[in-house]
Amino acid sequence: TCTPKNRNDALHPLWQSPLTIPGGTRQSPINIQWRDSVYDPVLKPLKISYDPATCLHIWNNGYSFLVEFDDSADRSIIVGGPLENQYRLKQFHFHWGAINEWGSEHTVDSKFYPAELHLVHWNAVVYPTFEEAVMEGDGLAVIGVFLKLGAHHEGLQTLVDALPAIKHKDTVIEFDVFDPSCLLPPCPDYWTYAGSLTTPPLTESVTWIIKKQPIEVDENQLEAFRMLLFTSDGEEEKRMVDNFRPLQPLMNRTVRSSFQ
Ligand SMILES: COc1cccc(CN2CCc3cc(OS(N)(=O)=O)c(OC)cc3C2)c1
Ligand SMILES: [Zn+2]
Repeated sequence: TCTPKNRNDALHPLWQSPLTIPGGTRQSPINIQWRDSVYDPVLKPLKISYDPATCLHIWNNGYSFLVEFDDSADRSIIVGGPLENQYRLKQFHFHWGAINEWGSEHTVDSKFYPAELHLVHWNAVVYPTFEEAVMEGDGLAVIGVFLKLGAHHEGLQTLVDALPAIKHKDTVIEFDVFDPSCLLPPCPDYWTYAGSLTTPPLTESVTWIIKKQPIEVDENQLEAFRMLLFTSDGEEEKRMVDNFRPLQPLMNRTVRSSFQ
């Protein structure tokens, strides 16, 4: 078997694209070493205001399932925290594992969670389109929320009930009212650092805001994620699991915390 001369040339099994960005200095995900994070008293509370009516549809893009929002106006936005501008919600999606031992993209003190929610926002104050914001250092802001095994999550169940209808890659269904705020933990504490998308185009355009407190979901809800397929209808079935990118080097970055 032809193995790459070094891991840098390895192709990611999921995307057949390079696993690393040549010259990347702020790649994601990373391990968050709690004791190395630096409390920054200048960090403001993150202000989140989502309009549930901006929800459009839920679809299986062959890598995760995404809930997309109407981002043609400032109706679902976040502001404050580490952000200079307000950012518009574009979509949210999850990453998860085949078993509960792993699945999150970020880790805290090298601990994996079974899944991780990403709410992707873009800087519509500075950039005309999401596509352009994806290419700029201050273009995106992604809120990361860890999922841990525990109690049934009422808000998540609405999403789980829709998954059988988008089992295959490139299937989509209408999803006209959903408030993603119900997926956020009550605790305001977060870590923040400068990073990248964890899926192609892997651009170094993301201000990451990782919530300290996980939300609890139950085993049936995690299993529902695992019955999705990477593959289209008619192809040999491949279960959609382990859709997370490997940890990336911290390099010359500091993770800041909003809490002491
Ligand atoms: C210029 O490249 C693009 C322009 C417009 C849309 C896209 C696709 N979009 C990019 C951001 C993104 C980011 C995603 O995950 S993540 N972990 O936030 O990097 C993702 O996970 C399923 C999907 C997408 C899809 C790429
Ligand atoms: Zn993601």
